[in-house]
Amino acid sequence: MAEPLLKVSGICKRFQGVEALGDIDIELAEGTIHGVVGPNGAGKTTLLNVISGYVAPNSGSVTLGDREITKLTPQQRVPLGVVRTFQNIRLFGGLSVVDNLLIGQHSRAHTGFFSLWPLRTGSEKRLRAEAREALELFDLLPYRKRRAAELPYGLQKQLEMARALAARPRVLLLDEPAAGMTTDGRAALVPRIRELRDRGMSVIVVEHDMDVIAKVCDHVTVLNFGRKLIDGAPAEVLASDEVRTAYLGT
Ligand SMILES: Nc1ncnc2c1ncn2[C@@H]1O[C@H](COP(=O)(O)OP(=O)(O)OP(=O)(O)O)[C@@H](O)[C@H]1O
Repeated sequence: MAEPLLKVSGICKRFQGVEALGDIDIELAEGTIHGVVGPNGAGKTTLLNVISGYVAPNSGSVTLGDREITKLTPQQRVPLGVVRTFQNIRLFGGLSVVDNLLIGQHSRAHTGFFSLWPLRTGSEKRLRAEAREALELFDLLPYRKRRAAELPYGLQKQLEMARALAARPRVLLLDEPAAGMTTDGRAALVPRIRELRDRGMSVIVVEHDMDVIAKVCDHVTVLNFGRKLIDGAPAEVLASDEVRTAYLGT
């Protein structure tokens, strides 16, 4: 089997005596979508925080390709291709939709934000073209000049994903992309996440909506009380007795 693109090995994280993660191993194969599910407090967001660098683990390692990134800051991980969205949207509300995207690209390109204007060079034009492509994928082109804060919640979530996409990640981490979305928004999410994979991205998605998980994921890991309960193909994992017990207590 090919080496995984991202490898999480033996991660432990405690918060004041609470074991949020205990000895977690996860392997993300290149070009796949890996779901992480589990009841509230299972450790899912902490895992994304460890992979993206917002939380330092007590032990264990995170490796991207052949490079260990465990001790890098989030800002150092973005140019390497590890990009995330947040459970609570983090946009620049006062800036336009398109400017939010250009900031996402800047975080990758390590250029000054305002150096993107005016469009002088080929690379600046390319960034604009990539931003447009991300807006198109998320149906945001008609809103490109609107202030991000004026968009309804569902579109703000789409903008967060478009911004992450514009940073051209190798590994995209999505924290509850369906939360707070309408039924239509959730339905639209499924082909969009697949499209990200089809464009060569590898995705880890934390999500409570099992329908979304079953439809998009190639592989699913279930966490419970900070431990890995089971992992495997979505159909078998979601139908397993362990998962029923963890969720329903039956
Ligand atoms: N910064 C923190 N300080 C203290 N405890 C924390 C902190 N972050 C997480 N925890 C605790 O770690 C455990 C795992 O939390 P985490 O948010 O990772 O779970 P989760 O699976 O993402 O939950 P949810 O589905 O509700 O978002 C919980 O007991 C939580 O209270």
